[in-house]
Amino acid sequence: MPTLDETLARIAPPDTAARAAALERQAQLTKPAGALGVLEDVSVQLAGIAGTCPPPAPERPVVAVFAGDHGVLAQGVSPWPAEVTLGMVENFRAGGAAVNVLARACGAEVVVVDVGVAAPVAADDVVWDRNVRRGTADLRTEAAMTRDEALAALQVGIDVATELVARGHDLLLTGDMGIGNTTPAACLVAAFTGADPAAVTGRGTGVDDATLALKTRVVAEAVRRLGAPVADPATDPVATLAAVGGLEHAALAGFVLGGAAAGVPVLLDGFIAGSAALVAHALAPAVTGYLLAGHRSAEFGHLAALSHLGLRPLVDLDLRLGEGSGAALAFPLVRSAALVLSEMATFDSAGVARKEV
Ligand SMILES: O=C(O)c1ccc[n+]([C@@H]2O[C@H](COP(=O)([O-])O)[C@@H](O)[C@H]2O)c1
Ligand SMILES: Cc1cc2nc[nH]c2cc1C
Repeated sequence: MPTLDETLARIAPPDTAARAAALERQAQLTKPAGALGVLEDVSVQLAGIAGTCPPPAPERPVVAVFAGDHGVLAQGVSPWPAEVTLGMVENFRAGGAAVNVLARACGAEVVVVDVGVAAPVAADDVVWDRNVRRGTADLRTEAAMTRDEALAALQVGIDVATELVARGHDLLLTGDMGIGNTTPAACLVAAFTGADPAAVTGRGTGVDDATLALKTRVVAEAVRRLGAPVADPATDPVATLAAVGGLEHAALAGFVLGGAAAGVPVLLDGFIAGSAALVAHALAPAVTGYLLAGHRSAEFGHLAALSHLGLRPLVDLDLRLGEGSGAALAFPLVRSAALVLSEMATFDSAGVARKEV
């Protein structure tokens, strides 16, 4: 498996000639220029990633759901108990969670990766045991994890992406499960975008006003603590990740990097995925060429992450679930974008008259 350094070195911007060819082809297709809107942009991006026009339409999508627990839950930042993380892992295994339904609907496989669940998890073909640590420490009072643990979790994500691409998957969808994980996600978004913690801390699974105020204070304190050891998150992204992130955030960052290094598009889910992508972007700015934002989460702060990354969400349905649900819903749009380039007739092939000039 490639190391982090090898992975970072392999991430090159997508192919400009294939992008240009896709733009040129879009102009020949039987529709007014730009009439397929964002779908056209996605098709151009897929051509650049594939290095060929038209790009192959993705046929074998897979959602990797990274699961972890969070010491900061002790602060009362979520109304749900940590056991729900393990309970949902079992639900994913049994095929009964929302992401299982949405993945079946779009023909995607689901794998679940225990990178940081607090309780032991049985491993099988669906649930992979890559546990680095049984939950993070409380990021309000100390670093969430050590640098070595953050690096190990990043490597888990790289390994999972590499393995799934080796198995023939041609589109990687991000998923996450971790009670409390919107708190580290808000910390990462605040740290990497410079946004005010109050502007990026949201209600997660649905906290009340008092809990939101507490959660915002926790995020603000954790981000303030970053000041001394890591003045600029962009100069040492791994230190920032270790201080205020989560194990699934770290693995997701590695997953994104691993997909990009393998030349495969990565379809991001919501707020947790966006926060992890900020870490990946700080490590390898060219990674954004491989990223598609599946949806805009209702979680406050997701847009700050997406605008920092220059990504436009494909779907906006007020979802705030995580698991990969928004990415799975967006998959048919991504596939359709590729098919448009390969299957639509051109004005010449269909004999349709062009616009008069
Ligand atoms: O990814 C999102 O956009 C998202 C927004 C809100 C909640 N979640 C999910 O809800 C859980 C975290 O919420 P919380 O309130 O416990 O921090 C975790 O399992 C996430 O997958 C996910
Ligand atoms: C039930 C439940 C399911 C979830 N899926 C993702 N995050 C979740 C949080 C809860 C609480």
